[in-house]
Amino acid sequence: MLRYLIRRSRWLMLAAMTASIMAGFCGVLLIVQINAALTADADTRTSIAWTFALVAVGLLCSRMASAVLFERLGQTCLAHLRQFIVRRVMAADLRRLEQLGGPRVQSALSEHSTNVAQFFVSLPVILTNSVVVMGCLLYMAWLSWPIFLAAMAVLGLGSLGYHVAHLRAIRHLDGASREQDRLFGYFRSLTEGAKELRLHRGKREAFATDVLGGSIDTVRRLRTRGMSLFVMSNSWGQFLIYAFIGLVMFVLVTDGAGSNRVMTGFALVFVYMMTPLEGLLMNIPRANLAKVSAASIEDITRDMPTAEPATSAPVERFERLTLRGVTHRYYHEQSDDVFELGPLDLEFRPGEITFLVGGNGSGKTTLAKLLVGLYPPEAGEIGRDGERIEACNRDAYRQLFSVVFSDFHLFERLLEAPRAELDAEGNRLLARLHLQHKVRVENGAFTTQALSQGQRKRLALVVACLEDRPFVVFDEWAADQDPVFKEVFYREVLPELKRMGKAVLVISHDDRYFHLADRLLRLESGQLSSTGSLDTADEPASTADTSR
Ligand SMILES: Nc1ncnc2c1ncn2[C@@H]1O[C@H](COP(=O)(O)OP(=O)(O)OP(=O)(O)O)[C@@H](O)[C@H]1O
Repeated sequence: MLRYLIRRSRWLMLAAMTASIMAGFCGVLLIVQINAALTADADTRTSIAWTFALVAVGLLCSRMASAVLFERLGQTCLAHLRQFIVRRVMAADLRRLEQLGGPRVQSALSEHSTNVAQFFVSLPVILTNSVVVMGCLLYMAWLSWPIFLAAMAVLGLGSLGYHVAHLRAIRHLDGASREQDRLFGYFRSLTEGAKELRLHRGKREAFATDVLGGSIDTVRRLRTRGMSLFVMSNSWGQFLIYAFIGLVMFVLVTDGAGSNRVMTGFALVFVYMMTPLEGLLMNIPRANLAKVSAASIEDITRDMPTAEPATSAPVERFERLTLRGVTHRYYHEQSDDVFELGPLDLEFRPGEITFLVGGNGSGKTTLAKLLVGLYPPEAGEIGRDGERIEACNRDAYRQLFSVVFSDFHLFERLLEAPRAELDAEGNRLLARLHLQHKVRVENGAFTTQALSQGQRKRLALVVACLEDRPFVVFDEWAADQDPVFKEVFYREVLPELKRMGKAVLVISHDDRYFHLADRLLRLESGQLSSTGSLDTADEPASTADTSR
């Protein structure tokens, strides 16, 4: 993931890295100049002053350039990353998305993406400081070889301790990241379940303390453990630096020729090196957190296609839709059982109203999702006028349908582009549904969505009518309509859609209106128990399409 992002912004990255390395290089040069000035005579000090000034300006410019470029890189990467996730999620199989759940996707788009972008803010600090530390070590090597070797030994010891702590810390951070995905789901319950929580004190307290509180606490505990391990290894690193200073000052530097220059050199280098070293040790954990978040994003998007499959032009009409031996299965891990729908053999034609009835959980919505191409069939095939529907033409096939699901979503805009006729047509439909005093269509959008559930469902019906597709599916649309509107829906809207030549599939429990259907399909535990025109409604499923 990080590699992908780096590849996408390679030039910006290169420029930012060059500026960081320049800043580090100037930093080391500055310390060399200071040490030289301390031990130089008056003449050479003047020429050193010019070099010093030049290097100081270089340091200022390169530091500024590096910080600005990396900030830009961070924001660019955050935008790329969000677009990358959004595109994959949009192209993903609906079933895969349902299995993942909204909270994980939300977590990837918010916290994980921000953590990854943070990596690019930490990177210049890591790079600049690495160059400063490396430069300082080289300067030490130039001052005294044995001391340089001792520094390398200390560095090795520090890295070993850091590596051990790092492995354990990453385990904790991984756990925290998984728990955080769950936490996002609980955050959603906090607003979506607001009514239930206010009405039931016991539930509210259990949710606040055990569920939400427990999850917040787990994230806190695991993050604290992970980050503490990093901080402890930082302290270990700092301790080694002081131990090294002591070793150099009191043991390794002996009295002798040039020892003064070596001593001041080392003192300066150490003082100068402390801040970059601390910066390095502080920013490496942030980079690790970014790695954990990048792995989470990769995990979520792994099985998702990079883009929607290249697809043919949208299908606009049909004469015959067929389902042959179509099946779909849900596996429920907790109860280790499987719900199987089908095999189904069905046929749909324009201008026909089909009612789909059956008990709760009998598979009606699943059948609708299969029919409209939201789930690819696990076995069997769906065909349109003899053409088999496969991955390459499934999106084009889906454009045949307008669906109002029972858990419908209303977007802010009605359709992709506002147009004058759309507003007029929308307002005409709103008036027919007695909503003209509540809401209007202006510039291709509803003026408000703050309506009752039944009224919002009428808005969804308006959207479906405006889409003007040849096949319309209603999943328990009338369930939350008053008796007057049930009448309007079953006796006016459906016949009008039929007159317009549209195929209509109505999932319904309203047995008062079953006689208005051209055909009644009855589902029981995933199997069609009867199908046919109303007078043949009780024929066995095997006679399904011969009833035409
Ligand atoms: N997203 C899902 N993940 C796993 N199993 C599911 C999922 N959706 C539905 N199921 C299973 O499939 C069965 C059929 O569900 P479906 O929503 O198709 O029923 P339905 O007939 O539309 O029910 P209702 O009348 O209550 O809306 C359910 O009993 C459930 O076990």
